[in-house]
Amino acid sequence: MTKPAYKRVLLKLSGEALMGEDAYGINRSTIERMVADVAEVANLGVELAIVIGGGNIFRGVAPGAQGMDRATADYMGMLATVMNSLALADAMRQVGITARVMSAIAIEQVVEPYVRPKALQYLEEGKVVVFAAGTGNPFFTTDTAAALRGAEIGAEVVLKATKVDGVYSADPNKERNAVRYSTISFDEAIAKHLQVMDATAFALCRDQKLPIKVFSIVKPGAFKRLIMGEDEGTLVHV
Ligand SMILES: Nc1ncnc2c1ncn2[C@@H]1O[C@H](COP(=O)(O)OP(=O)(O)OP(=O)(O)O)[C@@H](O)[C@H]1O
Ligand SMILES: O=c1ccn([C@@H]2O[C@H](COP(=O)(O)O)[C@@H](O)[C@H]2O)c(=O)[nH]1
Repeated sequence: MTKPAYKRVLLKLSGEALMGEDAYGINRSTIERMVADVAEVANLGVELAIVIGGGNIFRGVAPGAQGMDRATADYMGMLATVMNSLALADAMRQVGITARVMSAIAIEQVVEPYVRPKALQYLEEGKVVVFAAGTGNPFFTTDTAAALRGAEIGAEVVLKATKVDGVYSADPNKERNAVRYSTISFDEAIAKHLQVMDATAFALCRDQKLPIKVFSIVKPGAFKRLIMGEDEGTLVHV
């Protein structure tokens, strides 16, 4: 049997994709399907760390957040990612995958704090580590948290699993004629202001020479194919 192309990866899961067809929140069959994809890869022996976004929950509270101080709203967004992380870890537990949630914000009664050596230990033990609460700082995103944690744990690649199947010349949900790149450099993605990931995340990965692959979490089997080195999504490179 062919071996996985990677030993340790950082998977950025879209919070918005967790809604499925719902208006907000966590759609049960969607999270179960995502976790089945994750379990398939974890069972290959790939060391897997995950950062999950918060758009599915934060979107639901957004009307109430109108006019709020930006930093306060951002802390609410980070707490939304803690809820998603707990739901994800529990869904993994239900299919026999051991996961540990580590939070960048101290809420010790709920999840353990992020401590880098402990995270590395869990990965070496074959546990899936879910990094919650983003970077712990307002004015950032979970894309940047994925780049940051990916660099910290020595991941070989950041895999951005989202609702589209790669990086396009424009937002494919708005521009019908957008063309998908199979590869693109960080500098070109930043210069062209491609919004699939924020520029801070792109710049951090570029500086750390940490490649990113953007792929569809909606497409069945795409995550495993990518891990096996098959052609999936868009590679963003130095
Ligand atoms: N050039 C582009 N190529 C591909 N997608 C793009 C581009 N520009 C904008 N997008 C949009 O970016 C979205 C993915 O990024 P976004 O940060 O919004 O979501 P996410 O990270 O999947 O969700 P969350 O923030 O909840 O984790 C895509 O669904 C797509 O509509
Ligand atoms: O490091 C971070 C990460 C996230 N936030 C806030 O949380 C929401 C949800 O994250 P998404 O990446 O958009 O899914 C984000 O909009 C920020 O408000 C943060 O402040 N710092």
